[in-house]
Amino acid sequence: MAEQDAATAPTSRGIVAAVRRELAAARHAARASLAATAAARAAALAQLDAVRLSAPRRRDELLSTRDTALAEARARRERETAKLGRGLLGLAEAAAPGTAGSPWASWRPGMRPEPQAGLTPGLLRIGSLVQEPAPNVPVPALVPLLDTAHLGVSGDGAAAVDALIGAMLLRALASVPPGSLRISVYDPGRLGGALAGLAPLAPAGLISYLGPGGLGPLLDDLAEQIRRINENVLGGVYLSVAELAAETGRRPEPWRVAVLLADPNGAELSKAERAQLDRVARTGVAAGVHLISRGFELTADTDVETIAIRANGTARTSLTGEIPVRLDAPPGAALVTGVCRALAEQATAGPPPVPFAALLPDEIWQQSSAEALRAPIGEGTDGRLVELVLGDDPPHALIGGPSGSGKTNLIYCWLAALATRYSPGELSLYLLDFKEGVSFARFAPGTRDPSWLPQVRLVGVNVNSDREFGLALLRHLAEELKRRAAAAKQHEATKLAELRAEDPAGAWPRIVAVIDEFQVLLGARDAVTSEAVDLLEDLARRGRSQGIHLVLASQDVSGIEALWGRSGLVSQFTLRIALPKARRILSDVNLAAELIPRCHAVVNADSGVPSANTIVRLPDAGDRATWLGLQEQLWSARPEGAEPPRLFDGDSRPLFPLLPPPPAPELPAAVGAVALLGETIDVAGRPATLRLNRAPGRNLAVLGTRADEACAVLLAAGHALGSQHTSGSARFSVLCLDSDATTPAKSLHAVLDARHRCDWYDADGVTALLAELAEATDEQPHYVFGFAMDAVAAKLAAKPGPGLPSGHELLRTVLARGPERRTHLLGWWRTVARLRDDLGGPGARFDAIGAWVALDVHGPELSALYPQPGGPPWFPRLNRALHFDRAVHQRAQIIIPYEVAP
Ligand SMILES: Nc1ncnc2c1ncn2[C@@H]1O[C@H](COP(=O)(O)OP(=O)(O)OP(=O)(O)O)[C@@H](O)[C@H]1O
Repeated sequence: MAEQDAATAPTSRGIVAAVRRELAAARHAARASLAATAAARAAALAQLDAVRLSAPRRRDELLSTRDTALAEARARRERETAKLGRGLLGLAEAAAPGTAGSPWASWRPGMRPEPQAGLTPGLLRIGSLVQEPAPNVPVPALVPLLDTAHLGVSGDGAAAVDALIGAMLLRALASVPPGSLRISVYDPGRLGGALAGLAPLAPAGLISYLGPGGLGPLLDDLAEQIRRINENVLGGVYLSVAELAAETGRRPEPWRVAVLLADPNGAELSKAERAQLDRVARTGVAAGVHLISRGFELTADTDVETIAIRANGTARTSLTGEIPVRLDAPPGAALVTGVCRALAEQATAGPPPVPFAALLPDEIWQQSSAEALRAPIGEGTDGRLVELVLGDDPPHALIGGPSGSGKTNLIYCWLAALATRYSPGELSLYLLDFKEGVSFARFAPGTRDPSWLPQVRLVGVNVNSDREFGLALLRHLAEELKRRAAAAKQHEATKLAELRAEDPAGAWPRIVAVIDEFQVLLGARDAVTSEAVDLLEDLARRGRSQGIHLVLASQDVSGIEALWGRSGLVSQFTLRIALPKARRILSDVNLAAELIPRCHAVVNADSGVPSANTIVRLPDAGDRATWLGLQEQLWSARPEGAEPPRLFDGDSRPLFPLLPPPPAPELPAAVGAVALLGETIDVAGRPATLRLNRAPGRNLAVLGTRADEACAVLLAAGHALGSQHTSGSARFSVLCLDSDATTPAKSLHAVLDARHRCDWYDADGVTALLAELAEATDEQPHYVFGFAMDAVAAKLAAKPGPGLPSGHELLRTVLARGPERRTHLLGWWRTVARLRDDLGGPGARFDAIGAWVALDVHGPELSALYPQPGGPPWFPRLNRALHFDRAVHQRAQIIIPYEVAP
């Protein structure tokens, strides 16, 4: 090994060199590595320094990013929870709208809650959820009741339970239409004391309290109600009253809530009561019958909600489950009674009526009356408008109601609905009111308002003492009936619709004559009544086919009784409208009018048969401004040339009419001029006339002591005669024989003297004038107006001398002979006896007095001046006179002296 080593071993130098080389290389490498390491270290140090420098900023940045993210997340959470809270609140408000959910703090004792949900009741608030979805977002806790559930309420203290029940009932009452929730409280333990705060509802029939022994009958009654509702109301068509209400928009049955408060010391339920309670619980909700129980187990499957009150003022409800409810503090006693009182008042007053405007059509005068007149007058119990129809059937109407029951209001409603639907070409109205007052005057032009209702042809007000005016209206209608019947015959028409079809160019409006307090017309056993009844009977029977309809209204049963004797007449009035407490308007067995409240009427189009009753709630048509606005609208639309209605006001004197221009002079000469004496009582308001021709007796005696009216008659006659003669064609003389007559006599003299020869005489000149007239031979018309002729009786009686005629004799000559020479005396005597004295005393003949006007002179006193024995039937009354003209009258007629402007 050594030899081998010696042979092959390098030299040591070489080895060393090699080692050195190696070492050098190694050293070199080490140096290089060291340098590299140093460089790396320097770089690392530099990086470290850089990191050290930037670290705090970076950390801040990271922290800030984290904070921002956290803040965003928190804000998002708050937003989401607030949104959720708001959503929950909104849901709660929608589920318990208005008074069903509003906090007690917003309630006031006298408030009249507006039911928010109408026929769909909401849930009822009892408190708020303990767990708020977000801070300060309390969510109300609600429980269902009406149309949804029964309630079982339990708790340690009965008082807390009862307070909660009372609060829920108050909310329920206030959130549905007043009167539509009826409560029965079975409270054997406290005899009604538990819910005594609701007692103000009792007078309105909204709550009743039952004591011991009341449970059985109460449950029986509820069961019977449910049975009846199922059979008669739902009738197999609807599953529940709630469904019926939703589909028809009306709720024919109230909700019934029975509050059953068990008496802890009381007896258990009997078996029958238990069974009945179960039945009601099972079937009640669909019929709107609900139970609220404290202490009775309600065993219906799904319809029972429970509330368990805990001692700490919280409760657990079946609706909120595990989430506890913080109960509201109960409302104060004053609030409960105050609200109940207001609710009872509202319920008694009934629901607000349909507004007057609802009776009016969108566009006026769009209806044809050819077949009938149809017009709504109010709202029925189902909320729809109820129409009155006048046509072939029913043709006529009777309206009845005691004073103040709303007859006038009803007539206004009806007239408004008619007058806006039917144009004047389709409808004519004649309106007569026999009671004192001016109820129809608004339809005619007045001093304050020039408008009138264009369909109205006649308005009669204050007609109470002018029964003759009622008769005049009936006569007028009878004439129209005759005219229509003749036209119908000519066109072979049997009813108005046919006549209108056959004679389209003719004017055949339907006529409605309304006579308010018509019993006054039939109020005496006399010729007026018997003629009126005959005319009414004829009009009622034949008017139906000719479009003439009678509407008779009466506050007094006596008027109806007057008709009742004439069954044929009454049976034509098939449309009956009875206001509250109206008696015998419907029929003897129909007592519906006894039961309806104010502002309601029973409408019956089948002669009062009870099954045809419709109850109507009438709007208020009394607002004058509303009416005026409506009337002005119709008035502005009136046809061109439309005449205003004739207004007859029994309380005012008619004005002397505007006279036509004087006729040709030969006319008065040929047939005699015409004196006007006053206005006749008829529909046209024609003047009463006296033709002064050459016939014997063409003089006038005005009889009676009422100077003003007597002078008015002479003045009217003088004005009319003066205006008919051309200037110079007639002579006038005014005799003023009493100072009472001086003013009117002077005014007549002045008017006549302006156009004609008119001489003035006083007591001193009268005999001379009579002597002249008695001798006169010329034939110029001469009209002598004697004011208070009887005042100079002594003077006329005196004998001027032997062989000479006395003034009386001269007077008799003038009266007897004058007319044929065209001299006419129109004189005023204060009594018939004085006229008789002037004509020759007892046994004197009155032939020379062919016409007379009697004022305060009774009928029998006029017998000598009247063809029928006993004189005319006449009871003097103020501002009315009786006029008789032997030449033209069979009977005396009543006239109203004109108001003659000087
Ligand atoms: N439907 C109603 N709504 C509101 N107020 C009404 C209604 N009906 C009548 N009234 C009011 O009742 C009062 C009496 O009514 P109305 O004058 O119509 O009774 P009436 O029976 O005609 O009485 P009278 O015969 O004494 O005149 C009036 O003040 C009227 O405004």
